Amino acid sequence: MKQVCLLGATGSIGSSTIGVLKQHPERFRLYAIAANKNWKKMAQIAREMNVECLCMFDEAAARELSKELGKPVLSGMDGLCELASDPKTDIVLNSLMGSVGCLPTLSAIRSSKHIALANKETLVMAGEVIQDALAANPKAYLTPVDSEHNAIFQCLADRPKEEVENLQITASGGPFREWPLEKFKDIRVEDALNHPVWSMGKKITIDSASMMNKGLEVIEAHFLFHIPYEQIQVVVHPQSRVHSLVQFRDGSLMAQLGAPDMKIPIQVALTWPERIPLQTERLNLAEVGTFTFFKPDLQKFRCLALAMECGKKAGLYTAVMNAANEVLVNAFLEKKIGFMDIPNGVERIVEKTPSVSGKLDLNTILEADAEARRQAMALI
Ligand SMILES: NC(=O)C1=CN([C@@H]2O[C@H](COP(=O)(O)OP(=O)(O)OC[C@H]3O[C@@H](n4cnc5c(N)ncnc54)[C@H](OP(=O)(O)O)[C@@H]3O)[C@@H](O)[C@H]2O)C=CC1
Ligand SMILES: CC(=O)[C@@H](O)[C@H](O)COP(=O)(O)O
Ligand SMILES: [Mn+2]
Repeated sequence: MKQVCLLGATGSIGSSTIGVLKQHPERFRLYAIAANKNWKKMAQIAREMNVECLCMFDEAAARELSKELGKPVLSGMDGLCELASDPKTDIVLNSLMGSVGCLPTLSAIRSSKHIALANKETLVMAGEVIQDALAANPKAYLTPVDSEHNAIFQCLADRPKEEVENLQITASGGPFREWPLEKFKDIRVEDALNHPVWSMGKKITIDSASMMNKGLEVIEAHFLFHIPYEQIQVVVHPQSRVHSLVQFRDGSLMAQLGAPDMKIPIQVALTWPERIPLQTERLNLAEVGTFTFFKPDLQKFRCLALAMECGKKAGLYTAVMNAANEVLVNAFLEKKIGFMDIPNGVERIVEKTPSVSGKLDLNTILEADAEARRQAMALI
């Protein structure tokens, strides 16, 4: 029986994960859960799944949950990291939203856990630090949950990277794929939250609309698979049934396809290299009929272009970009800024990225993240 710690239990990936765990009670037990403020949903999950350990990032919410359940509840970043390193946990599924996921990922790696990682911001912020921590803790094992990376992971199936010509990450193109750029200034929050295929949390849905999500995913792929940026491509595929592809040097192009349901990559990330039954929709190719593929429009989706540039520049660029984007997306969701203020603001802040030499350490990254947030707040 594997004991699972689910960080971000109240979110979209959190619910899908619980859906997977419920299908395999003989294999997995939900041992620990964490979220930010939603203590009522946490109480419901804790009772239904008989969860032992709990953490609320928000201290007031932790007190409420503790009162409700009559047991101790951890809080803050220390609490998240303590949960992620609990000796009784076998697998940490990190589906926290945003850069708050970074330190708990490190804590899980340093405690030699199996980490199923949905929180892409961890790698965008501190990809090198995570790579080094994995190298230094060979018993730690990371499997990607993000659908594209999980697809690539399945296609690679542990083949050496020398055999890979390129990675092809598919993108839905979001709700504005066919909108002319002139109309982008009129984009409302409701329009941007209307993803054509996936039902997800608000932050990633806005990132999909700006195509920053695809930019974050290019950086995520670079750090996960140790593949240079020059060998990572983005291809727009509005049907989102081909979840990504690997071009091998012998001419074979391997793809992973499936219904757009995160339960599939979540289960693969939990059970790899085993494949066990999963009750979920099956992809019917004759029903889909036509698959289409296009090049992304980098003039229209400047966030994607910016992210690819930041990835290539390396250093603190991706951490600064990620922090600025998080603040600006939140401000857009709160209707304090317009949609185009996201790429405009990110670009301005990224231009001021301090240069660094040598290996990045975590403190330098955390300082750059905090400074980028201050600069982004000043733009709102
Ligand atoms: N949704 C999807 O289909 C996919 C998501 N991902 C990635 O997975 C991650 C989660 O996405 P998603 O599930 O959509 O997001 P949601 O917004 O639906 O859920 C986010 C979760 O994180 C918690 N959380 C947010 N801030 C904090 C904090 N400061 N401290 C502790 N917990 C916090 C929330 O708690 P609370 O409810 O209390 O606020 C909630 O449990 C993101 O990194 C996203 O990019 C990747 C691929 C697909
Ligand atoms: C489900 C998933 O992995 C998301 O990251 C999804 O890919 C977002 O869709 P976009 O392709 O529109 O960014
Ligand atoms: Mn994805």
